[in-house]
Formats: sequence, structure tokens, C-alpha cells
Amino acid sequence: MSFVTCDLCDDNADIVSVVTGLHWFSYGGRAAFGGEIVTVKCFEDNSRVKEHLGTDGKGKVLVVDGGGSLRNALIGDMIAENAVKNGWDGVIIHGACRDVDELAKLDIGVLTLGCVPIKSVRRDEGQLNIDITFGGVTFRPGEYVYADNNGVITAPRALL
Ligand SMILES: O=C([O-])CC(=O)C(=O)O
Repeated sequence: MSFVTCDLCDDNADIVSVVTGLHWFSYGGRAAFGGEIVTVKCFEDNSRVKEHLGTDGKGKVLVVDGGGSLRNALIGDMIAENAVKNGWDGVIIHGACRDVDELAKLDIGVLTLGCVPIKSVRRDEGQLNIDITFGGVTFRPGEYVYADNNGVITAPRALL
């Protein structure tokens, strides 16, 4: 998938929403990624993230509202490798990751607010496919998200 979010914004100004006010770091081997939105809401517990990236993700992006916590990592190289195997286009986490040198070698987008060496807890908590909001944008399951080094945008329908 080859695109630039700036062009998608210019060409679809009437329907795109633009995430603002957040500083993203791109850790995955794929800088530009996008697809249908699947959401997880959790806090310092990556049970739903691990579980869902273990299912078919072709044409999809997992968007995670981790409450902005940088205290533990919601994804690392093992979970990300599994996501690649299952065809996920990318993961956007309002929270942290770890194993960043390994993530850079994987053919998947991984955008987070930062990294931290410690893994998250797993108490089987977290919600799947509910509307989540950060950076002024509500991510709705079934809508579309596109991300690159310029930022993150959403649209109610596929733009590519
Ligand atoms: O297992 C975890 O929770 C995170 C991690 O380190 C990995 O995905 O390799």
C-alpha cells in the first residue's frame, strides 16, 4: 500500500478526521499503513491486544486506546510477529511498546507514544470493538484509518 496521508487529506478534506496533539513514534518496518479499524480499549493489560492480533487481520489496523500509559508495553516482538503472520497491516497504540529493534525488522506498521522495557500485565481485561477516542478523533470499528510519518487520519469509508 503506497500513499501519503497529506494527499489523502487534500483529496478527501470533507470526510477525513485528523489526529492532533500527540507525538507518535513509528517503530514498525512499515511507515505507511492503513485499513479497516478494529479497536481495543485497555489499561496496562494487553490480553485483548495479544488475543486479537492472533486472528486474521488482512486489510485491518488494530487501534488501541491504552489510556496513554507509558508504564508498560502493550506490544513486543512476539505479538507483532504473530500479527504479521495473520496479515495485519498495522497497529496504532495510545500507549507504549517494547523490543523496538526487532519491531523495525517486521513488515507491519507500529505507531505508539513511546517505548518501555517492561511488559504489561495480563488479567484478561479490556474491551474489543467499541468506539475509542484520542487525539481529538473517535475511532469507530469498521471505519478506516491511514497512518504514515506525517500522522494519523480516519475516514468513514476506504480512501484507497
Ligand atoms: O508478551 C508481551 O506482553 C509483549 C512482548 O514482550 C512481546 O510481544 O514479545
